[in-house]
Amino acid sequence: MESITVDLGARSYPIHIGPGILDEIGKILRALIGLEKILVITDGNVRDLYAGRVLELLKVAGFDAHLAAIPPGEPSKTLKEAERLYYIALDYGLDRNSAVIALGGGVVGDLAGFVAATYMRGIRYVQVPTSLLAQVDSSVGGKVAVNLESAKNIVGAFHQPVAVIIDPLTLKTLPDREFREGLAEVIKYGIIWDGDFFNWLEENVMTLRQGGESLIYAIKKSCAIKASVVTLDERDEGTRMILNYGHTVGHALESLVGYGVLLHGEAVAAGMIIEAGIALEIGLLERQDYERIERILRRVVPVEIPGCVETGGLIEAMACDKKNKGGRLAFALPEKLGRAGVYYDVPEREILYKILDHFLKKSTVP
Ligand SMILES: NC(=O)c1ccc[n+]([C@@H]2O[C@H](COP(=O)([O-])OP(=O)(O)OC[C@H]3O[C@@H](n4cnc5c(N)ncnc54)[C@H](O)[C@@H]3O)[C@@H](O)[C@H]2O)c1
Ligand SMILES: O=C(O)C(=O)C[C@@H](O)[C@H](O)[C@H](O)COP(=O)(O)O
Ligand SMILES: [Zn+2]
Repeated sequence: MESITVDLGARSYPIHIGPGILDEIGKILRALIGLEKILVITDGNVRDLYAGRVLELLKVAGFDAHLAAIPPGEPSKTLKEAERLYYIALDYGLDRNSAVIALGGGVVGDLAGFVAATYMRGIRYVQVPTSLLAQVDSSVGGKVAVNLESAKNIVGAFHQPVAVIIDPLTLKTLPDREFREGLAEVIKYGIIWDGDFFNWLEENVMTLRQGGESLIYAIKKSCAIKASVVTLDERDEGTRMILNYGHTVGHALESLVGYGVLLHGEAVAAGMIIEAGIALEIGLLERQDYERIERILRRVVPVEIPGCVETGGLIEAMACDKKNKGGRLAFALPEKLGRAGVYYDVPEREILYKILDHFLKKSTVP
């Protein structure tokens, strides 16, 4: 087992990573002081695969543990589902000496974290991510949220977990499509933060599905980069916004086509190609770097956008983005491989319409 610390003073916490570490969950949680009851929140798929084992391990470690499952997928990330979980928590007697465990992908993590952030004005929670996307991204950093129909992640909080427990062996049961969408966020780190990691991914990304040391390296590297960024800017006021590369377009696409039609990583992959196209068009990014970004993303994840999406609607949907200021759209754009910045005032007619129109018609940028 290896541990990375997210260094946030009193809110610091460890990310434990190791194959088979799920079996240690009881022991790890025992180290958390004063913990009595635990509500394990999961989804229907992960419940059938892992929840029995987790509940048993918690009981053996002396916890009073209870399970609540949500329907799998993005449509569950709602206030309605959060409300249902509050009632389950209340009926079970969850109090401020209790904790929530988010056992599942990013949907479970964001929703369970939101419930933990708001129930009794905030109780502790532990992230136990089981999808690749959740292991490399959503379980770390404390962004928790639910969606409104027209705006992704628009109701939420910053609420850091007390620990993250990552067992890469759980990825053996993850379907191929969900594995690939997770790779999009892994590649994002190479583009925005670490050019050497990007180079490594160009060589190794297609081998990661086989598991083993390369996959563990990619998970650790991703968590270490995310931990560094979050440590610099916990509340998304500056540096952290670069983690949103691909998301101005990606989130707009997800809400526009209907939650769950495109997986988050698929929408973000398309968003990263389009936003790299914007960076190219405004002279921020060299064409050679643009081409490498496009090539690796296309190898890994489908970036086809449903035909119903048109440019005007997409730009309108981007108006809900949380990075925007005073009505000005914001984009986290790559400047070169391994570096990104946040940009406002991308000329709407000349650049934005041009790139989006071209992409939606031809699935590429000019
Ligand atoms: N908070 C953050 O910082 C952050 C970062 C990135 C993404 N997100 C959010 O994460 C969500 C996407 O996460 P996701 O892609 O994990 O989606 P998800 O939670 O829907 O999981 C994808 C699918 O994989 C299944 N699954 C999960 N683990 C499995 C396993 N080990 N074996 C078999 N099936 C398994 C799930 O049941 C689901 O059907 C989005 O809502 C996105 O907005 C949040
Ligand atoms: O942790 C962050 O910060 C990120 O931006 C990571 C993203 O991959 C993630 O999708 C996040 O949920 C987006 O945050 P939001 O603030 O745009 O809702
Ligand atoms: Zn994301």
